Amino acid sequence: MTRDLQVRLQLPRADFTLDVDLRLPGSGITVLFGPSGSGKTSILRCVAGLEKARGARIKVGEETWQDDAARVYVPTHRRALGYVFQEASLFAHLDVRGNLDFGRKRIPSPEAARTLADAIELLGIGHLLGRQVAQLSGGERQRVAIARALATMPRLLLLDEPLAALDAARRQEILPWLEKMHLELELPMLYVTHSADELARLADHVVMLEQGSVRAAGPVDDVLLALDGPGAMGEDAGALVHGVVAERSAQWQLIRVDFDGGSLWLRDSGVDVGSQVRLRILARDVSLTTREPVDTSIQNHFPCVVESIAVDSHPSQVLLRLRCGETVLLARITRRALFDLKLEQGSRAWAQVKSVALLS
Ligand SMILES: Nc1ncnc2c1ncn2[C@@H]1O[C@H](COP(=O)(O)OP(=O)(O)OP(=O)(O)O)[C@@H](O)[C@H]1O
Repeated sequence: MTRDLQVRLQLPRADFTLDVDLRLPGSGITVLFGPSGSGKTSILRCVAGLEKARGARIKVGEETWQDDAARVYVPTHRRALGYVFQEASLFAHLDVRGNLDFGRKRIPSPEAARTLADAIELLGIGHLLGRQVAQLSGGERQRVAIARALATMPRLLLLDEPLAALDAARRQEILPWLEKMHLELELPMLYVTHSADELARLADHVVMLEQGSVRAAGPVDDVLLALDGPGAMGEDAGALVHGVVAERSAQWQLIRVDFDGGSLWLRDSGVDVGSQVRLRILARDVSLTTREPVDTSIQNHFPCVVESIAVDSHPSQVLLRLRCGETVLLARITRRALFDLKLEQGSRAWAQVKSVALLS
């Protein structure tokens, strides 16, 4: 039995025809990423049946929601999906519990009650049930909207820039809830964003869109490292590194993360020694030297091999793929530095890492 999602559709838009043919994993988060107007929301709307694409085949596991060749079209209200919008669309005249009950299946069942209780627990909104919507912060409102979507027992959750209407502090507050949901639910999610940070933190799988076409699609690590892909990430091009917290230095308030290929010291945020973590290292924060650096304030450095070199979005710069053990990093340097250091494919060098973000 397949659990995959299949999304094949064509839809004329003002400036182009959206044309995608995707097979996506039936669990985890698939991020639809791309510039404004590239067709991300249109895909969600077609999957939800809010717009009718042509030549479409939309399947969630064994369930067919649309198959034009077989003349199948399941209307929106019969598609088992949850839809979370940029602005939480809660009913202002109901309290939180009223909003949660509204979204539920009409026929009460023990399973539906359990699902609602689980959603309340998962999103940490138990203490908010008696509150009026006007008394909620933007982040709380969005958590209620997500719980309401989960309470309908969807087969697929669609999230359209759920954090975009929140300020940076609120976004940081709600991200851990999304990460928890990601960890604890089997439910597949299609998540639209243009935030590279959300992509790095949440995506298992990425679809990069440009003008209605798929520019790249695949597991997040691969898509971020494909040198013809990072162009779309612009200043946010970078790699994800998987490692383990190996040591804590109380004296310097640092932790050491070991990964296959080296180790990095970073700010101690209280993560336990032994924890598996993901780090994000932006290409612009990686520089190269041909000899082991000494007397530098950049203490994180390790040997690497230049695996490939690609032109970057600006002709003065290049993007390099660096192999450090089993780990791959990206570095953005000037073309002149590449020339001066005589770096080419296969060159041995030292990667210096100026800044690292700990994701989880
Ligand atoms: N009903 C419509 N008919 C024709 N064109 C449309 C319609 N709705 C949106 N468009 C156009 O289709 C293109 C894709 O829009 P869409 O909202 O899917 O993009 P998006 O990637 O989600 O953008 P954003 O990140 O800004 O939300 C845009 O150029 C938009 O102007």
